[in-house]
Amino acid sequence: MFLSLDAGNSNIVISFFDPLSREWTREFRLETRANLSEAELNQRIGLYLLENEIRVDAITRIGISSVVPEVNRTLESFSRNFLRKEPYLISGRSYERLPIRTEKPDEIGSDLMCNVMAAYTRYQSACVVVDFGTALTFTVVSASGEVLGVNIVPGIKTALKSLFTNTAKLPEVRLEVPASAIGRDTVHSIQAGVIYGYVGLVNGMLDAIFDELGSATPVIGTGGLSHLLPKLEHRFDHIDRRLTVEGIRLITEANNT
Ligand SMILES: Nc1ncnc2c1ncn2[C@@H]1O[C@H](COP(=O)(O)OP(=O)(O)O)[C@@H](O)[C@H]1O
Ligand SMILES: CC(C)(COP(=O)(O)O)[C@@H](O)C(=O)NCCC(=O)O
Ligand SMILES: [K+]
Repeated sequence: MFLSLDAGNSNIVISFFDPLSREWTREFRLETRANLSEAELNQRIGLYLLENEIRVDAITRIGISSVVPEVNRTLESFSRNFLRKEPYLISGRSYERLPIRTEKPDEIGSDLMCNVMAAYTRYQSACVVVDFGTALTFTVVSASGEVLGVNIVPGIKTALKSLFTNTAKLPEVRLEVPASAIGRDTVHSIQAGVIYGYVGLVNGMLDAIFDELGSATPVIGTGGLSHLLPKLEHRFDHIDRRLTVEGIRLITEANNT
C-alpha cells in the first residue's frame, strides 16, 4: 500500500493507494496547523488505521508533498516512528528525472508540481491545471512538459473569509451557489458576488492564458472546492480530485532509488 501525505494550507490529506487494484482506496483529512504534534498524528492516524483494519506493515512506501514547511518534520518523524518507514519528501531536487521541468524547482509549490506530473502523464500534451485550494492556482504546462508559469489568487473560501474579517457588517456566510447572480440580501449578495465573480475570474484567466499561448489546451480541475462553481463544466476537460495525490505517487516512484 502506498501512503500519500498531502499537506496544503487548509488540510493534510492522507490517502491510500492499493497497488493490486491500482486504485486510491481511502482518504481522510486533518486540519493543517503549524503546531500539529507527532502525538496527535499518532493518535488520529493510528485510530484511523485501526478502524479501517489497515496494518502498519501493509504500508510499503510513503510520499509527502507539503507547502507548509512547519509540518514537514512532524510528518517525517511520524512516518519514521509510527509507520516505521522512511518517507520520501518531495523537494526541488525531485523533478530532475521526470518528464516535466521547471525553471524554479525550489520556489514552485510541490503540490503544483504533483498536479503537473499527474496531468502531463495522463494527457501527454500542453495543459492548464486549475487547483481550487486555499489559493486558486493556474499552472500552465507546455507540450514538452515544461512549466511555463503559474497564476495565484486567493481561493474561494479565502476570499470569503477575508471579506468577513475585514468588514464590520458582513457576516461569515456558507459557501453555497445562490439562485441568482443579483443578490437580494446581504448573505445572498456575498454568495452571488463570490461565486459568480469566481466563475468570471476562472473564465477570464483561462482566456488570457490561451490568448498568450496562441491556442487553447486541455484544462484539468482539482482541489477541494473544484465542484463549487456552476457553469464552468464546459471549460474543464476533466476534474480529478485526486490529481495531487496521484502526482505524489508518480514523483515518489520516479525517485525510488
Ligand atoms: N469535499 C469537500 N467539500 C467542501 N469543501 C471541501 C471539500 N474538501 C475540501 N474542502 C474545503 O476546500 C478548501 C480547500 O481544500 P484543499 O483543496 O484541501 O486546500 P489546501 O490544499 O489548500 O489545503 C478547504 O477549506 C477545505 O476545507
Ligand atoms: C500556491 C500555494 C500557496 C497553493 O497552496 P494550497 O492552496 O494548495 O494550500 C502553494 O503551492 C505554494 O505555497 N507555492 C509556492 C509559491 C509558488 O508556487 O510559486
Ligand atoms: K492542494
